[in-house]
Amino acid sequence: MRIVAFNYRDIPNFPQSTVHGHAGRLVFGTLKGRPCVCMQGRFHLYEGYPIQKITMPMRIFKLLGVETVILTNAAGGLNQDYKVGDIMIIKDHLNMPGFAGNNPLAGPNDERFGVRFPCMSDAYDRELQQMALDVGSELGYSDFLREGVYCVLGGPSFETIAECRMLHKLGADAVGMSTVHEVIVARHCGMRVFALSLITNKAVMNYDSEEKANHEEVLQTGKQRAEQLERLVSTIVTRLEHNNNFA
Ligand SMILES: O=P(O)(O)O[C@H]1O[C@H](CO)[C@@H](O)[C@H]1O
Ligand code: HPA
Repeated sequence: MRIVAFNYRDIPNFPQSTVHGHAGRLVFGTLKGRPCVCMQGRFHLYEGYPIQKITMPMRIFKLLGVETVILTNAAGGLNQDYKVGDIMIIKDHLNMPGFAGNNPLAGPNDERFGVRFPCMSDAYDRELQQMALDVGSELGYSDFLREGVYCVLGGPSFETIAECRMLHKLGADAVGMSTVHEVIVARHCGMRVFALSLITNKAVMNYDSEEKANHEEVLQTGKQRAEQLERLVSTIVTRLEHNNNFA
């Protein structure tokens, strides 16, 4: 298998990864014979980037001919049934920065990519969600595979207890600081989207709790589930080829 990788710093105008755990490379290769481009590290509002810069890779992927985008993230579990290590198929999102006007599509619309007012009620492809459930069940992952709503915040501070309680009441199952901006731009230009959250920690919802969200726990849980996540995603990619809808 041949792989070609570029450091973000060698790509003109590409943002740089500043987060521990995000390597900062764009890797081209094949996954089970299927041509893919992977980002080893993505970008976040809290790194100080304008939201258009965070999402620029999505438009590059569109121009490269990519048709399906698979996003993964680490997230805190708000749903009380969730356990650390669960994998949540994202079925919908709450875009908190968007409520405050921080949407990657704000500003003049570039008609070459999409329409001024894109629909988001179909942001997460339902066929791919079902396929992930089927694949997860075949792989024996059903006990830790969930479906839920992801809420994005600006970060970098983790949430207060009151914020976690509010987000849960609003219908969020998991909370994080990424993904949604990319989803919006990917959907705007017509790519189909599938996204997963790894529940790396439980959001603290109780004033008696001694637990504290921290990035070390996030990285640790990521390492523990890495192999299973890899198998899930690569099997889904293989099925895309078999379905042949979006080859
Ligand atoms: O970058 P992702 O996978 O979303 O990771 C999550 O974990 C980090 C915090 O520990 C934040 O970057 C948050 O968004
Ligand atoms: N909150 C926000 N972002 C996160 C969390 C969290 O608890 N865990 C991983 N990313």
